Amino acid sequence: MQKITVLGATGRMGQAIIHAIAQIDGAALYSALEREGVDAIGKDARALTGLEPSGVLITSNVDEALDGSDAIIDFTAPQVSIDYAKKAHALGLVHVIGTTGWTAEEDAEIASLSGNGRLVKAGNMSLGVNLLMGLVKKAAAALPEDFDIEVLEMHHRMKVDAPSGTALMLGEAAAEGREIDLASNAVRARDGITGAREPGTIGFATLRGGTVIGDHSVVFAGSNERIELSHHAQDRSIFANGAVHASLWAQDKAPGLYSMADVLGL
Ligand SMILES: NC(=O)C1=CN([C@@H]2O[C@H](COP(=O)(O)OP(=O)(O)OC[C@H]3O[C@@H](n4cnc5c(N)ncnc54)[C@H](O)[C@@H]3O)[C@@H](O)[C@H]2O)C=CC1
Ligand SMILES: O=C(O)C1=N[C@H](C(=O)O)C[C@H](O)C1
Repeated sequence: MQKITVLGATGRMGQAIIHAIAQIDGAALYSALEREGVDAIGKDARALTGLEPSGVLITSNVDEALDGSDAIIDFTAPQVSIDYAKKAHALGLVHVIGTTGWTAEEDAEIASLSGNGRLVKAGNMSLGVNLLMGLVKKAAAALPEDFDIEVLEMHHRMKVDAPSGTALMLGEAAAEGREIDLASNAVRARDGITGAREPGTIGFATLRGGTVIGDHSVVFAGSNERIELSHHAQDRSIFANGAVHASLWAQDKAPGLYSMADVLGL
């Protein structure tokens, strides 16, 4: 049985992860961490999600929570995830990172860390989106360059980062298909007199509102025809189940940084 620490245990994803752990064989909730000052500290982590109590109380005591744990599942914020990646490498733990909103420097920092941790990091842990990435890469490689590529996403009103991690992963897949560098070809926002669309760029459009869990489309817009490849998340369990499966998968892997494509064998 893998003993899992859930980081950000009262967050939208933290709660979904606690649910998923209760349903997946081989996974056990070991501890539930939150930042200091959160109201729920001291409350039963599983009872908060509407399930039977687990006896695991929400805590902000990091050393106690990690002592004896096998794995950390972490959907928090980039600087928090970097701190825990260092701990995972020092303690030889599995660390599943679903956090998004990384700067290029933060991404490079996490990739440069080393030690005995097995890190799995992905901006989207669902099977559907990870399959979609392969389709997007294939379409971008197959279509002529006069098909303009635009990535659209919509999320709930509480989301703090834009474009979404998934939109950036889909943009990266399109750039790989086109054999171009995303960073120097991305147009992440448009406003005012922008001029005509620059050929070869990959555009991003961000919508926020309501309780939308996560919608993504990649549009290939040619002259007189358009292809759209889309994914609609209907429940956070698709991300949570993916994260728990990634955690179990990583248990016997060599130290290093892995993606969901590695986990899913894509
Ligand atoms: N990779 C994927 O499949 C998915 C990724 N996400 C990403 O996961 C992240 C979290 O999303 P939500 O759960 O919606 O946000 P949220 O705001 O509901 O939850 C984040 C939680 O982390 C906690 N936290 C912050 N600092 C902490 C610390 N130092 N120690 C312990 N806990 C700490 C907060 O108190 C909060 O409860 C975002 O970056 C989001 O984009 C969300 C859904 C799927
Ligand atoms: O913040 C969210 O909610 C989500 N974040 C991820 C992202 O940034 O792509 C994944 C999912 O779409 C939900």
